[in-house]
Amino acid sequence: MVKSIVAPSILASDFANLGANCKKIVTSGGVEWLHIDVMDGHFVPNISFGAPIISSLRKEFPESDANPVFFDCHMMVSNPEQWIEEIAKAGGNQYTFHVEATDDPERVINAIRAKGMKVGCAVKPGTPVDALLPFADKLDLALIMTVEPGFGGQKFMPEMMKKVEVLRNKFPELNIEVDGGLGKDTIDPAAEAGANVIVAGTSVFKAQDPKEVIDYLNASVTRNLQKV
Ligand SMILES: O=C(CO)[C@H](O)[C@H](O)COP(=O)(O)O
Repeated sequence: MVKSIVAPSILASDFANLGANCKKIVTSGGVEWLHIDVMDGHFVPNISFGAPIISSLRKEFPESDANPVFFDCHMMVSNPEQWIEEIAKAGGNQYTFHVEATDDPERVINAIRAKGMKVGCAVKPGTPVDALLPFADKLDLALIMTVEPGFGGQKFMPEMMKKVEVLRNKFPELNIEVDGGLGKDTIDPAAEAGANVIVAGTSVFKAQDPKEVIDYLNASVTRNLQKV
């Protein structure tokens, strides 16, 4: 059975204090994942960072730790195959590419697995969930974007929950991630639809009490998973 996972998005951190910010969230919030948004300025109209920053952040959370933090890398890039090796070497654990960025998703999936990472595939708001169905059984995670990718702090799009429902009905054991505008006000529809991996940037990193928010998000997902 899938479990509740809250993945704070480092896009909302203070990049000048990235390591310390992430340590604080991981330690106080008890999270096992960090969500790492890589943007190339071409697939999306914004540039974030790439493998060198991930590699530096990995030094704060060494793979030699008893429970190393899982680096969930969301690759908003036009050529997903180009960065697989670098992200794996930098310490990425999961590589989520966009279905819109390739004409051969299965080739990308195989290339990611060959470098030892788990595989995710994402759809933008305008892309039907049907685009994932032919190969969803080969994925570790499907990412339903709930904002247009490129920027944090946007408004959650509840109409995307139909996609989550379709996927959850067909794939009860798949990690289904939602990303964009998730927080205490928006978690319930996402959890009710069947999402179990919750990306939360602004709502966690900017909170007075990040642990309280993380616990709230986890509680909603866990409550809804128990209904299934
Ligand atoms: O993928 C993203 C933007 O493309 C971010 O992960 C996402 O928007 C999370 O930020 P917030 O929780 O602030 O909405």
